[in-house]
Amino acid sequence: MPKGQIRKALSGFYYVLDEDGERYIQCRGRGVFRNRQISPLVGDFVDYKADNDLEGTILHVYERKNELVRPPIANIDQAILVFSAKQPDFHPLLLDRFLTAIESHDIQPVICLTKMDLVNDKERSAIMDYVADYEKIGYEVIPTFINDPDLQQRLMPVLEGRTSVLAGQSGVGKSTMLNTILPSLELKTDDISKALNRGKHTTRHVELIEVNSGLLADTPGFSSFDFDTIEKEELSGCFPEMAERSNACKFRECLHLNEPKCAIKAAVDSGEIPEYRYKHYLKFLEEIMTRKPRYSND
Ligand SMILES: Nc1nc2c(ncn2[C@@H]2O[C@H](COP(=O)(O)OP(=O)(O)OP(=O)(O)O)[C@@H](O)[C@H]2O)c(=O)[nH]1
Ligand SMILES: [Zn+2]
Repeated sequence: MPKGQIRKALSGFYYVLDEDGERYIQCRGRGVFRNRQISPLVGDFVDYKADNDLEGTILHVYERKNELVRPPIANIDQAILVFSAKQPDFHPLLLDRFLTAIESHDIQPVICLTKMDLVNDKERSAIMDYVADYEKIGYEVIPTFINDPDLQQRLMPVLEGRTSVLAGQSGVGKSTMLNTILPSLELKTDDISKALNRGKHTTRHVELIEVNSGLLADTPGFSSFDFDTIEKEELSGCFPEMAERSNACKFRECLHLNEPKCAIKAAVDSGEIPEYRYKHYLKFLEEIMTRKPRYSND
């Protein structure tokens, strides 16, 4: 049976690129998916039945590595987290929220810091301290500014061979960045949509676009989160600098709160783990521990 990957979804059709990467087959999902509450997603690897050269039916969706709700895409390797240095102000708590959610989906984050042209020297130095902290954790951080002539060149190796999605809150410069990477897309940025007097650009479809032997979602996403799917024991696994030390805690199930001989608290005390990261961890832990129970079948 032919295999392929869904590269685009539009008006109830799925566009499956066949295994040879040679042609797109316009497919419908089979009814059975709806019964089983699986709907095919862009990024899914599928088996399909070809009705003719151009049309077919999806018969099977292979198990996903992960999936996002917004944008609705499966099998993501990497999220490029776009945060602005200013307008809106750099927001480490929100960044850690994004990082935590992304890590919990088994997606590799890369941090892009836009609007570095808008900060003064003092603000720049404060932000570069954060950059150093995040780099020490092991994250790649790419500071950038409006019309940065090197941005495309710096992003290409990051995108190479991976399936990526851009994420970040409204107005940080995601569309601007997508346009830098893929000038032909010409997404409407804020100024244009304001001129047209309708808030944001409206997206009619989701598509994975080939760029540098990788794939990039043409729709930014991940604009807000809750931690609904993270259990309290899993949280420190979403903080790489804690994950790598937690074996050294006395108690295997240590939540790094008040337990004795906690390696994480020791690392915070000695300054190896930044205090704000630990505070954010505690805040998220509290959110998880006080959330209302979910009622579901799983
Ligand atoms: N000064 C400066 N302005 C920027 C930079 N990047 C983007 N902008 C401006 O910031 C505004 C918002 O940029 P967008 O690219 O529309 O932001 P977005 O993240 O796509 O926003 P949403 O579509 O609301 O999610 C636009 O007016 C851009 O021109 C930058 O590095 N420096
Ligand atoms: Zn501990």
